Amino acid sequence: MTISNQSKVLTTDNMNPLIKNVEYAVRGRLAIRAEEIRTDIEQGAKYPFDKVVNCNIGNPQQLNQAPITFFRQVASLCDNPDLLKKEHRSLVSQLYPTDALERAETLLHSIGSVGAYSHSQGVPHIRNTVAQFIKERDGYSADPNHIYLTQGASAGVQTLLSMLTENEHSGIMIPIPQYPLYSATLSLYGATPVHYYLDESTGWSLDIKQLTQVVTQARKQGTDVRALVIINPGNPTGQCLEADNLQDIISFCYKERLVLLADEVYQTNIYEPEKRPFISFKKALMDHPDAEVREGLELVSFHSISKGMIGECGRRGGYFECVNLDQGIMDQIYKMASVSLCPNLHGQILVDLMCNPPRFGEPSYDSYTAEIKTIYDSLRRRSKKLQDCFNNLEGVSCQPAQGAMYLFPQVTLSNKVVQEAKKANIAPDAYYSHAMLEATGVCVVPGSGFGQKDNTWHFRSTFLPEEHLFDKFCSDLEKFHHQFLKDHRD
Ligand SMILES: Cc1ncc(COP(=O)(O)O)c(CN[C@@H]2CONC2=O)c1O
Repeated sequence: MTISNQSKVLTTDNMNPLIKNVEYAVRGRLAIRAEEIRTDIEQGAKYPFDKVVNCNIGNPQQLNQAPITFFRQVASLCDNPDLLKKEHRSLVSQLYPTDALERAETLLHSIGSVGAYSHSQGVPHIRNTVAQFIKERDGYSADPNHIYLTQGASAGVQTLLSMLTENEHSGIMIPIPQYPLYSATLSLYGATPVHYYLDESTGWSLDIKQLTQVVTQARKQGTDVRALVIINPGNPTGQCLEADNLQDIISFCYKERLVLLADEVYQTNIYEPEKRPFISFKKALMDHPDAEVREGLELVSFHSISKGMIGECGRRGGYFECVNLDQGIMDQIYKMASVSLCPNLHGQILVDLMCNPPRFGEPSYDSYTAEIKTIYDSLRRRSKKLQDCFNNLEGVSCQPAQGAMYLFPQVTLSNKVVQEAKKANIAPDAYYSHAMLEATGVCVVPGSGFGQKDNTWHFRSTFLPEEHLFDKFCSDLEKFHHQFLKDHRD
């Protein structure tokens, strides 16, 4: 018998069943179909549009957002240290500002080579930078030994969810709608997601009374609820929590003996700073009036280089800060970080730059702040433009994006759509999103991929397409929606 006729050793019948349960809609069926169309177009196939627009993922540089010049200057010098040699200085200093040269030298002095493994928690110098950033942001110190640099925030989140999962009864409270890293990871570990619902009618606000009802009910049903996940600003919903909400959540977690996981990767994507400034859970905890809570609540906060105005998603950088965790747990986290040896150095360097950008008076300060402001102002305009576009569509209502990079409009779909979707064995909002992709090339994510209240349908779109293309982007969506409703009237 030739090898090719033998049955496979590994098949989907005998693989890890937990992996089969994992779903991640941000790069699910719709995104896969979008890639097929992109390949088709590259090979000359004709579609009613000339390119695919990926609005399914918060990946700014995929949609031509420029990287921050100073960050790339330092990163390129760290990658090619020969450029720092004295014999090249007269030529190189014509291309690189002195503060970029100095920052690269400082980083390489602490890193050695970007090709070498670093400390498993991340380069100590960079963790000191993160601690200083946290102190300047919150007004409270941070311990570099309680900070872990990670392969994006995703890796940090998965580490903590893994630590929290003792068995299938281990319950983690996650928001609905939620960013599916959480539901996917809990499926992978076999833990129990405990859903709490954000209220769309009040701008996706979070109701403490509901949290209490949810945790009480889950525990009655035998779930060992042990953590609460908060995404602030929210993904896909974009809401920003107010100060008293943060305090209530902290008191709730302490009272209900829950570890608080604060996903704060969009902390600089704040579009109504005068109304809803970003307040970290670290600051809120340190501001809490009760010392017992301040010293007792176990908090882990996550940040990333993928968001903000930086968008360095592909370099895979981020960190998490642990507060009040048991020393034995800290030792276990360190052990697991060691198993993965270390986070990549390109991501670590970007964390240093994100947390310690050029300061006032330094040569790159003006250009850096101008680049950041240009990106910020454009994101703010685009979020409003797209929200207005959605709200002008028949049967669509869209809350504003107070933060993050997404809008999550609710779309009213006819019974005909519901029936057609059932025939296609997909959710009605997935049916709508597929039709949008095939008609316009715009790839969004169905609301069913994030969770939503029963009998409501949504989709999530980023507002990342380049601003000069926005008028056409919005008019294409309007045309599609009008025709879709016409074709699917009851
Ligand atoms: C709330 C939230 N947490 C963590 C992450 C992970 O980020 P990194 O691992 O890149 O640091 C993302 C990424 N946002 C995904 C990716 O793009 N669109 C999304 O919804 C996110 O939205």
